[in-house]
Amino acid sequence: MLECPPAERTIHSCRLPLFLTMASGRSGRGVTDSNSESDLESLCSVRSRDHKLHRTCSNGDMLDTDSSKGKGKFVNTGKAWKSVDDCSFSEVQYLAVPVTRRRRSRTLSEMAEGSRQTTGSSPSANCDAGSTCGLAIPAEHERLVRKLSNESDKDAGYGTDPGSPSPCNFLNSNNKDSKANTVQSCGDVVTDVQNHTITTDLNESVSESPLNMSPSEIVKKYVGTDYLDPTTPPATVSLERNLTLQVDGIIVNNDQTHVTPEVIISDHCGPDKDTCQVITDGQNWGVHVDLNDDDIPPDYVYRRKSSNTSTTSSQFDDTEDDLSDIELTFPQHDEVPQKNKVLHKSKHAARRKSLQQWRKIRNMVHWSPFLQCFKKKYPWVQLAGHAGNFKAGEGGTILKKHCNREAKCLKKLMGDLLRSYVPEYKGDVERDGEKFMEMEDLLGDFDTPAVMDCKMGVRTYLEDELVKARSNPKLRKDMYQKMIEIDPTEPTKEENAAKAVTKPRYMVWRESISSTSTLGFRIEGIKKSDGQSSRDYKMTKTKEQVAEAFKFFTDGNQSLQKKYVQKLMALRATLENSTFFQSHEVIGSSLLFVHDKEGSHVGVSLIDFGKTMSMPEGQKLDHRLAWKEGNREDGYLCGLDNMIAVFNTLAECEEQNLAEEF
Ligand SMILES: O=P(O)(O)O[C@H]1[C@H](O)[C@@H](OP(=O)(O)O)[C@H](OP(=O)(O)O)[C@@H](OP(=O)(O)O)[C@H]1O
Ligand SMILES: Nc1ncnc2c1ncn2[C@@H]1O[C@H](COP(=O)(O)OP(=O)(O)O)[C@@H](O)[C@H]1O
Repeated sequence: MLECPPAERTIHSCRLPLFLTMASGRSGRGVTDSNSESDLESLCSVRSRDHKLHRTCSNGDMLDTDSSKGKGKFVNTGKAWKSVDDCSFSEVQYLAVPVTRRRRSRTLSEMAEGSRQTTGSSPSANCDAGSTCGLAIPAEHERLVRKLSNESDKDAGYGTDPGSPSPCNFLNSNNKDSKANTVQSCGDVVTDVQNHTITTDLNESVSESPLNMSPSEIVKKYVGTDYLDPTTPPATVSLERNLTLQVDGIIVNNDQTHVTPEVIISDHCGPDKDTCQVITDGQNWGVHVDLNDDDIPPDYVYRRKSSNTSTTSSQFDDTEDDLSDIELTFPQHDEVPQKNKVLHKSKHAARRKSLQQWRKIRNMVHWSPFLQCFKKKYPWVQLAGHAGNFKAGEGGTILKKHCNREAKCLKKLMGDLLRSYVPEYKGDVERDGEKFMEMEDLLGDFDTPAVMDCKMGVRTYLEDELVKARSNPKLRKDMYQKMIEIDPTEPTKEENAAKAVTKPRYMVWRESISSTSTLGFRIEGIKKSDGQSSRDYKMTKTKEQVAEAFKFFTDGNQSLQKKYVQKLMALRATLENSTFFQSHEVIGSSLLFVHDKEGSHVGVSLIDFGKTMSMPEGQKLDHRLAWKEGNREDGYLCGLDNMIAVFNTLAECEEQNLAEEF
């Protein structure tokens, strides 16, 4: 018998039925990394400036960091940059790059030429000899100056040579070869060859990158897509070559363990600040430009003035010539949407113009969490998974990067009872030399859809992965980083020392902090019709927390909740009778929930079969039995049972609450 709370109470207090509880391996807790944060803390005093956390080091250098993104790595001396730790997972905001046309009075080479004759000016007073700050103009300074003085009007002015060492390498303060590296700053022009510094003025232009590519071109070329979702760890994005990109804090690379970016793109800055930082090692260079306090906020988005929909940058036409009807607004933030404040047009008219080029990057790196734009006026939502995995198809289809295992499953599913519960598979296609699976866009039939992704099963890694990790343990720095961002006390001493964890270790821990290990499913992300969205469900663990999230997703709409219960029950019956399901271990697969604004049109589909493995001939899985290594059980149906129970209870509670209101 269910007990529901009175109308004014929330679902938190609603008593839910007993749930199946499934155990999963736990790992021990370790001590915090004593090397990084604490040392940093002792080195630096914290002071606040403009809503961001800025730290001041004992020598006066400012370590600029964004508290929400973990540790800061670079010290901004005001004239230079250096690392206080290492560059892995550096805060991108220090190294960014949108530089576009600028007014020029003198070329940099002219300035540099002048300065070359200047002596006496010392590198940053804050820097010890031998450290990388202060900067070294190496023997290649000629080349640097050549690069910097390029007068091209193109939308460029940024980048590194992907084949060359990372800009981070030379930022490492422990680097004994620091003199061979270069970090430059802008401001009033001061070029000091003897002391290896150049300073220049923003207006004095920095122009073309060695690659002559804009950030969007770089991403397009190396990530193979014209968008990147900075909120998604794109660990398996397949780059054309072994280049590492860092986009707004997210590392994109082929090699999972290599995290030092070679190209850094940030939306934390704009091209129109009074000062900027040019960073180069003589071979690679980038530019950092910070926004002024009274500037357009770093998280602005562009909106069409006329739009009365929840248009975001993702839906925005990317052409260069149509800024006239654009206004700058603050975006809505996750869960707690801010009212859009439209910035005063005249005040920002000039700025808008100067941001014209920058907008390209912004569109690329600063979509609100999930919205991406395949095409003009074609908003699409990717709630989870790997960034760069999807492209727009034609005629209501989407293209997902080809994966043999998944394609095989989709093929089989087209002939299975489950067919109507999976996106229609249209076969494989090639785009720009890359293979994709073309499938139905499950959002295609919905107007302003609300979408939720729930990852099913009690386990999120394949038994195979476990075996491989045992025989050949691969340390993952990215996963360590994701772990400490959630719980800095979780890694063991050894993991802290290695600053890395194995994948199964990370996956098991993720299961344990979310509802996966106890309820057999977890919420990955939600985006509602009104634009509110969140992926902040990593710690959503209890049935009450899950129910609260379901309530948020359904806007407390009881009839919608009931529809979902019906859908899920029908799906369960189909799964239980599906030959495909009986004969496959289904790991990491999600249920995609979609409904329209009114809650009248509802869909639940299975997606992501990248880790779905067929059982040996004749063997079947139960999907409710507890997992023991070797039995390959996935707990999928336990998860579904629990999910139905939560939805059902939620609907019952809403009903009771409604009844009490009358
Ligand atoms: O959700 P977070 O905590 O970021 O962890 C992710 C997800 O578990 C991914 O699963 P999914 O793709 O189902 O979202 C998984 O990809 P796999 O499915 O390839 O295991 C990633 O592994 P790596 O891709 O190895 O990083 C892992 O880093
Ligand atoms: N067929 C589809 N139709 C609409 N959206 C989809 C479809 N497939 C995936 N998505 C979206 O993409 C996200 C990631 O999908 P998934 O297949 O899990 O990718 P990955 O294999 O990279 O983990 C989902 O959360 C969902 O938002």
